[in-house]
Amino acid sequence: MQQHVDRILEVASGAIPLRGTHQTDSGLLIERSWFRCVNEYGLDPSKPRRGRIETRQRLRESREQIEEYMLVARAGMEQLFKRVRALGYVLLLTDAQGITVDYIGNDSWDRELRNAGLALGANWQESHAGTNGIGTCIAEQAALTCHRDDHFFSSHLGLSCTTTPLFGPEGDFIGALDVSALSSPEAKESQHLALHLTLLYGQMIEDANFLRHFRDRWILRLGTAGPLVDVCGELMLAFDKDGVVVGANPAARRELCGLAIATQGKPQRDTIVGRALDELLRCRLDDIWKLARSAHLDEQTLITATNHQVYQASLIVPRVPGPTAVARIEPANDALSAKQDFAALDKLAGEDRHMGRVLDHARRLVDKQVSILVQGETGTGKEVFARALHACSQRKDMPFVAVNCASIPETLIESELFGYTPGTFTGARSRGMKGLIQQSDGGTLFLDEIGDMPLQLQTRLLRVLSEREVLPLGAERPVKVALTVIAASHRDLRKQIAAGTFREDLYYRLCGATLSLPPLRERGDKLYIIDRILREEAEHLAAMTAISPAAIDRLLEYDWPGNVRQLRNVIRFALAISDGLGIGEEHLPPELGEPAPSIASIEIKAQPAANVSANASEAERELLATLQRLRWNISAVASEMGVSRTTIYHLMRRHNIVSPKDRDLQA
Ligand SMILES: Nc1ncnc2c1ncn2[C@@H]1O[C@H](COP(=O)(O)OP(=O)(O)OP(=O)(O)O)[C@@H](O)[C@H]1O
Repeated sequence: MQQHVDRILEVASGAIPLRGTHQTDSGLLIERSWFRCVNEYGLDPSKPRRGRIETRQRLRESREQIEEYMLVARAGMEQLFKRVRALGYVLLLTDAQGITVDYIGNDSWDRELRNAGLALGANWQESHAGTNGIGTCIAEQAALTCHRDDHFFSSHLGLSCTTTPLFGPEGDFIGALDVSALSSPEAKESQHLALHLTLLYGQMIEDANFLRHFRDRWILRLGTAGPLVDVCGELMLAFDKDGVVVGANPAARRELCGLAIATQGKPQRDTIVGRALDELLRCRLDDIWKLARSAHLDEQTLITATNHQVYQASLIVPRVPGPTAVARIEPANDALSAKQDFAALDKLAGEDRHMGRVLDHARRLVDKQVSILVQGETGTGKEVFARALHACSQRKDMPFVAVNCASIPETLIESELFGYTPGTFTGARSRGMKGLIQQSDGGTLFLDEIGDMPLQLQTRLLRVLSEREVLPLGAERPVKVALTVIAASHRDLRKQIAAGTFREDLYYRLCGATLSLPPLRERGDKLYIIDRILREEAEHLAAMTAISPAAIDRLLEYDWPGNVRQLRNVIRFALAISDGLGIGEEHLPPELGEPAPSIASIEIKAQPAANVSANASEAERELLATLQRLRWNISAVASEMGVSRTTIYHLMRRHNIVSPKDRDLQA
C-alpha cells in the first residue's frame, strides 16, 4: 500500500517523467490524473475519502436533462451487458458531471457493488473520488482503462474500470459509458477486450442518437469496411438539400476538420456545421445525390479534402417526407438558391474577409433549423446581424422577439420568458400573459446577453429547447412552440462554463453554429461602414452627407472600443453639431482626439518647461514637459495623458512643437 502511495507522490511531484508514450495511452492519462489529484484537488492518496452518493432529487434532475440520450443508451447497455455479464462486469452510464444516472449490475453482489461505489447516484468526479475510470475519462474526454493500482485511493485498488466518453449529436459532451469489474486479473492487458467492447458500444450509442436526432435529414455515412458501410459507417454527416452540413458525429468532426491529433480525441465543434459537403469532400454535390441511385461499389467512393482518405459512402434518406425528399429527385445545383433574397445580410459588410466568411456561413444557415450563437464585442452588431438573418429567412413575416437577458430584472425574467396563466398573480398582472418565448412562435427568438441568464432559468430554457414546448407559470399543460433561437453574447461562454456560471449542455444546444463578428478596429471595410451609416443618419436628420478627408482619416485611425455602435453615435453627434452642412474634423467628439478642447482639459501636473514662450498656455507647457520627460516617445506620452497618439501629433503641430529628431531632419 505504502509503495502505491509513494509511486503516486513521486509522479505528482514531477520527480519522474510521465511514462506514457502517446497522448491517448492510458498510462499517460492515469499519471496526468495523479498529478491533478495531488496538485490541483489537494487529495492525499493515503487518506481515502468516502464515496459520494447524490440525493434522489439531484439524480432526478440529472436524468431529466438527458432523458432522450438515456433511452438510447439503455438499449445499448442491455446488449453490452449480455456480452459481459458472465465475465463479472457491471455497466454504468454517467452524465457529464460523473453522476451515475443508469446502471446494470448483478443483484447478488449488490452490497459489494454499493460499497465500491458502483451504484446509481454515485458521483465519480476526479476532484473527490481521485483517479478512476469515469472521473479521468471525463477530465480527459478520452477512453481509458483504470486498472487496479491505477486508482488513486487504496479503497478502489481491486477495481478495473474501462470507460469511454459519449458525445451528443451536436458534438456536446454528454457523459460516459463504463464497464467495471470488482476484481480482475493482475495484468492490465486482460482488459483489452473490455476496452474494445466499450468503444464499440459507445460508438453505437452515439450513432443511434445521431440517427434519431437527424432522422428528418439526409445522412451521408462514410466507412472503410467496404460494403459494410451501410451497417457500420464510421463518419456520419447530416446535411440539407443544399448540401450544407447541419450535424456531424465525433469521428466526422475529427477526420474532416483535420483536427484529430491536436485535441486528444475530443471532437471539435463549430468548424464543420454550416460548411458545404463539396468543401469537405473532393466531389460535387451531384456526386452525393448519385449515391442514392447507384448500385455499383466503385461509384460509391468519396475522398476527403483535408487528408485525402478514401471512404466507401452510403446515403440515408430523410425519414420524414417533405421538401427535402423532393430535392433528391431534383437536387439544387447551386448550394444557395438564386431566388433567395439575402439583401439584409449583404448590406452588413463591404470588403472584409472575416465578415465575408461570416456572411457566407450565415446565408447557408438561414432556414436550416440550426441554433446560432453570435459572439462579438459589445456594439459589433450582433442584434443587427440576428435581425438580418431573420429578415432573410422564410420566417421573415413572423415575429422577431428580442430578449435582453441582462436587462430584465431577475425577478421578472421567468414570467417574461415563460408567461403566466390568469390568476397566477394578483393585481394588474392577474389577466395572464403570453411569455416572450411563445410570442416568438414561428418566428425568431433572439436571446441577447445569454451569458447573463441566471442558472436556474438556464435549466428551464434547456428544457424548452429540447422539448420545444413551454409551461407558463401556473399552467398545467405545456404549450408547443415552433422555436428558432439565435443567442448572442460578448462574454466568453466557455470561460463561464469553466467557472460554473453557464450550463455546458445549454451552450451546446445554443451553438449549433457559432458565428463571431470582428471588432470594428480589425475590419477592412471601415470606409464602407462609415459611408453607410453617414447616409442613413444624414437622411434621418435631412443633413448633407459631405465629410472632409481629414475627418475620414480620423475616423479610420480611431480604435473604436465601442465598435459600430460608437461609430454611429459619433456620426450622429458630428452631423448634429455641424448644422447639417457637412462634417469636418472640428465636429468630431473629444474622444477621437479633438484639437483645442482636449488639450485644455488635460490636467496640469508638471512645471512649465524653460524653453516655452511666455505666452504659451499651461496646456502647451504641460505637453512639452511631458514630451521631454518621456524622451519624445509619443506612445508613452499619449498613454500618460490618456489620449490617442494622433491627438498628440495633432497638438504638437498646432503648437508648433517639433521633436529634436525632426528638427535635425529639417535642418
Ligand atoms: N453592420 C452594421 N451596419 C450599420 N450599423 C450597424 C451595423 N452593426 C451594428 N450597427 C449599429 O450599431 C449599433 C449596435 O448594434 P447591436 O445592438 O446589434 O450591437 P450588439 O453587438 O448586439 O451590442 P451589445 O453587445 O451591446 O448588445 C446599432 O445601433 C446599429 O445601428
